[in-house]
Amino acid sequence: MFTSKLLTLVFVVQPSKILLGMKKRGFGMGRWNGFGGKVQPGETIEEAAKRELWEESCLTVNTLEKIGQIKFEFVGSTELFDVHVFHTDHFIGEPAESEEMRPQWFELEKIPFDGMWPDDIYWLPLLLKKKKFLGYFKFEGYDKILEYTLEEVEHV
Ligand SMILES: Nc1nc(NC2CC2)cc(N2CCN(C3COC3)CC2)n1
Repeated sequence: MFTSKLLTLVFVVQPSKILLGMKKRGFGMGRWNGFGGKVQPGETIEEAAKRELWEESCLTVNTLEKIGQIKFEFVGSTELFDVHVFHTDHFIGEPAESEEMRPQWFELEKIPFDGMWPDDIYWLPLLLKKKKFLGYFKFEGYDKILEYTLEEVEHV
């Protein structure tokens, strides 16, 4: 019997660069990633994604585009991560460091995949092409992918 943990992940993408954050504490510390976190009771997933983006980077966005959903299983755990991935190409404000994240722009040709979660190199290229996707990754520990599925879809 698996339980699901609802999580959000937002990537801000400009024509030649993507905004990533260095996670300063907690789960994923030391890895570059998009911005996100948990969904609180009473908020929609999109509202949670906007809130976490603001809390972690100080950026405000009007609309977010649902671009993907990824489920993560960890050997030995019955808790699945259910990560809802969003894309945006507009924002209001300037990226600023928070307690959680140190934001930095990266040229699209220089995304630091070796400093990110190992799954990212599989699906981030789809996001950059604005292709919608559904993914599933089974991890052993936090560095080894045992199996995965990834498909492009019309609707997430
Ligand atoms: N890019 C990427 N890969 C992941 N891979 C699985 C870990 C193996 C997980 C993941 N997130 C799940 C954790 N979430 C933290 C922020 O609050 C919790 C960020 C998004 N993001």
